[in-house]
Amino acid sequence: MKFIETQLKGAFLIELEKHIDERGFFARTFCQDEFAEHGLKPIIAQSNIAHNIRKGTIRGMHFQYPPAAETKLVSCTRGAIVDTIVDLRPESKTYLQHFSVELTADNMRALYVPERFAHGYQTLQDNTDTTYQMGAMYSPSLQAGIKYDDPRLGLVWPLEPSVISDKDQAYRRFDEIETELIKRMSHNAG
Ligand SMILES: Cc1cn([C@H]2C[C@H](O)[C@@H](COP(=O)(O)OP(=O)(O)O[C@H]3O[C@@H](C)C(=O)[C@@H](O)[C@H]3O)O2)c(=O)[nH]c1=O
Repeated sequence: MKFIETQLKGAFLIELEKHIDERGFFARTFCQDEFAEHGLKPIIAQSNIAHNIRKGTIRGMHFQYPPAAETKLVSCTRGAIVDTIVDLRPESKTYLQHFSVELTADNMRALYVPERFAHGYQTLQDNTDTTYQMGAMYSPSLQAGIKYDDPRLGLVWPLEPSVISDKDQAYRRFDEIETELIKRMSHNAG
């Protein structure tokens, strides 16, 4: 695996190192030791798949508050997405900055999302599947989100949004939750 750190400290783009032969290739997609060596949390508590019927679908921007703050290792196994993360660590030099990358079934790249980041994506094709491994358990009572088009985040979505869940549409503006978020996301919270 090739670990490429993004401009958001601790968030990594992971590329495959392919062992190619006449059958095709073999590549590792997760390794406890390599993750730990690069400072990534080497734990998979849950692994999930999401199927998206329509191009333009947006899911996000989601996170869990401590003590259920979760890492995510996101990849796209069918179709293509633009994956986006936002740094919500109040003590971070890049607080509120975002990073976006295209993950596709063809490029097989994965994005490692640290704890205390918001995460979301938009599908670029019909019938797109994402799979992601979480470093902590799903915790509905600590799950929260920010509206995908909140001006404070300044996210640019490549396509006109086509499908968004009622839950994601209903998330409050960042300005309304920032005080609470800073308190609950501070390094020693939880
Ligand atoms: C995320 C999740 C959902 N669910 C259930 C709750 C609900 O009935 C149904 C759909 O849930 P949601 O609408 O929250 O699914 P979705 O909008 O796909 O949520 C996901 O979005 C992306 C962007 C992420 O970053 C993920 O961590 C996760 O928050 O699945 C679980 O049982 N376990 C889980 O881990």
